[in-house]
Amino acid sequence: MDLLLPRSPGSSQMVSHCSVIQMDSSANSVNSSKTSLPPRYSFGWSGKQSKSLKQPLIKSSLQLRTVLTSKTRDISTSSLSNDEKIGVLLLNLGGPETLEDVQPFLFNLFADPDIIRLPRLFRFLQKPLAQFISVARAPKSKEGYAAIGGGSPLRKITDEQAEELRKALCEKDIPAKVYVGMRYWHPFTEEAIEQIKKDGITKLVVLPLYPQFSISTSGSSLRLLESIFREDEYLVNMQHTVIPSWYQREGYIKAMGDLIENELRKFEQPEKVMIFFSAHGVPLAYVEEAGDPYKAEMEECVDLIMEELEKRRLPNPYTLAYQSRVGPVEWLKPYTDETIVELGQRGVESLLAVPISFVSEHIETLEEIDVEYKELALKSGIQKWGRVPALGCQPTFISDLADAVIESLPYVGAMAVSNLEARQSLVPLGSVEELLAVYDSQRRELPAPVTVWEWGWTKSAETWNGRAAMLAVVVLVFLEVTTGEGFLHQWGILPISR
Ligand SMILES: C=CC1=C(C)c2cc3[nH]c(cc4nc(cc5[nH]c(cc1n2)c(C)c5CCC(=O)O)C(CCC(=O)O)=C4C)c(C)c3C=C
Ligand SMILES: [Fe+2]
Repeated sequence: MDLLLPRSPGSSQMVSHCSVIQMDSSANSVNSSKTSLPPRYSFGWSGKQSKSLKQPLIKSSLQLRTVLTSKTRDISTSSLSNDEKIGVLLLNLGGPETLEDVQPFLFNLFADPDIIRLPRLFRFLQKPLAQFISVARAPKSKEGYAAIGGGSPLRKITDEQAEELRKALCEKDIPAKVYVGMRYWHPFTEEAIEQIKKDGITKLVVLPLYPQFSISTSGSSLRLLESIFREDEYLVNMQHTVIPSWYQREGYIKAMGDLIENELRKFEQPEKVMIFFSAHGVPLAYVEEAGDPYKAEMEECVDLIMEELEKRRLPNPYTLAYQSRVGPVEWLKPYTDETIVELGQRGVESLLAVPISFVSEHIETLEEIDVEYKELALKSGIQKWGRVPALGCQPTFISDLADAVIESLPYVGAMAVSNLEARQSLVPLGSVEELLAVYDSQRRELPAPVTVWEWGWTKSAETWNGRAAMLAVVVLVFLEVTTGEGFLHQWGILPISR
């Protein structure tokens, strides 16, 4: 994809079922020159800065917000003409709709190199390994999905969010079509893109439905989108912009504050409740070696929510932990299960769990938190347990997403990085290609966890033994998959082909 420059402006009128918008080209102050990415953006990338460095930047962004919202509204409408059609593409993970979908869904997930990161030399083993892990994990995952009604609610909730977002945009005089593109299940991103092309969308805002950026979520979806864009003539010429993360937006923080306050009020003594933020984990190496900004963004997000609660005179104690780890490597700590046990031992009596990485109910809220962690908490001595619902279609949240889209419109097709407003915008912006370019330039290949060999029962020995074992498993699985014979077939793990 090339850098897409703004179209030459012209005064025009756009008619839709929502409203009629008058457009004044003179308001277009977008500077299209390409320099570097906005500081907010590269700042978020490093994932290694201290909190004290980050706070002032966020605060200044928040202060700027009112000015920006009114100004960007003028700019957004000014760059549209009557043949412009705005689309918003919501990116999400996707989930199996039936129990039969579970294994193929898991295959898609584990076949993603942003989820299972093999050294370059072993990339050809990605699919056999994904087949092996998905088959091995499917029974456990199926149990979870069976417990929440036989499938993931993600598609239904995301469709509802898309419809509410469309309505909110409409009410704010921005007629737009809103599409859902899932990474690992239907409707796949490719399906959404086909529809976008059929509908003749000319300006696209890409909005991952993850508040915080991670290589494994928004990063993976954007990488896929980039490859789709690169190969398609229509898409190469379609102007677009990306909102890579939006956890710092005032509306989102307020919406989270509302949900938490509501649940706190249900306790007999709300002031004594420990607020327990439970974020989805990622392997530690993503953050420490590959520069995933996820942990830094998560910590800032929690700080902002707590500031909001303090403003409401709810200065409760709080903690942040990471859940849902998969596989043998170390993930972000502290782990949710261990923290719950520790809090019980420390005499905490009331706990309010807040899922924080995701804006819909899903298997990890409905099963892992509501069933497994609740049971663990009660066993560990915690007497009162509550859980904040996921945002879903909460009106303040949806309205804020609509504002994020509107604020991003002036930058569709124009990075505007030298523009002061864009630099300090609450919504860090860029095109898919540019965002990934920065991401890749700062991301190093994951190094081997241990580089120097040590003799004895050491970490390096464990690592290399583990790798040798993994390689052996991969080779065996590869032979099984290609020949259709072997121990996995004999044990019934892989179906025998007839
Ligand atoms: C193995 C690596 C995984 C990483 C890294 C990871 C990151 C990550 N995931 C979410 C959000 C969700 N993940 C969901 C399901 C899910 N995720 C993994 C693995 C990794 N996730 C697996 C194996 C599964 C399947 C379920 C299971 O077997 O446990 C879902 C649920 C979708 C649903 O159907 O309801 C969500 C949501 C985030 C936010 C994240 C990193 C920040
Ligand atoms: Fe996950």
